[in-house]
Amino acid sequence: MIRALVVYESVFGDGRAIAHAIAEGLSSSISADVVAAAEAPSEIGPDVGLLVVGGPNHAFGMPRPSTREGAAKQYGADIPDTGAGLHEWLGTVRMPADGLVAAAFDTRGSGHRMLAKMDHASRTEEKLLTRLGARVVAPAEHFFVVDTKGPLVDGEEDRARAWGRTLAELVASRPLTP
Ligand SMILES: Cc1cc2nc3c(=O)[nH]c(=O)nc-3n(C[C@H](O)[C@H](O)[C@H](O)COP(=O)(O)O)c2cc1C
Repeated sequence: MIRALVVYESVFGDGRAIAHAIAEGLSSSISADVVAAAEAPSEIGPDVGLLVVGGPNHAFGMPRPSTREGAAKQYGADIPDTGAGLHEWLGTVRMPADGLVAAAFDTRGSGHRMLAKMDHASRTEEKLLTRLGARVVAPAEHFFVVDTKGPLVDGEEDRARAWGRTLAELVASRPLTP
């Protein structure tokens, strides 16, 4: 039985809520675990068949130390280590030798829906996944927050659950090896 792993970065908790909702959706068909990138394992075990990663858009891209510091200074975010997040994890994690399939998501402000048409954080997440040898099997999904510190726009957790169910069906219907 394959397992799914959802690895997220979240400064204000919205991405964490989305990651858990995705895992709930995945759990309709496969067992799914959720972990913050700063605490994620340095090696993905062979039992993981699907890796889902996601985090916030910061300055049109994935969070980096300078934007995390900005979030702490400007918005009072509590970030224990501004050098540890999804980008850093995807830069060092070791993948199973026979690869795995993956999907990416991000969270972003809802003020500029047009911006959602330009892939930012999730685009980089997909590039890093591909560089690691993972096969991205679904288009990235974007989830919206009302303001910088949240909350999520109404209905986004339901949409994340539905996306999780769709991903689970997708991996169940096709071979998992890249
Ligand atoms: C430093 C910083 C830069 C941000 N830049 C962007 C941006 O370029 N585009 C955008 O849509 N949202 C931007 N946001 C809003 C974040 O996307 C939002 O805070 C995040 O999605 C909330 O998720 P979280 O609660 O999981 O951290 C920015 C937020 C911060 C703190």
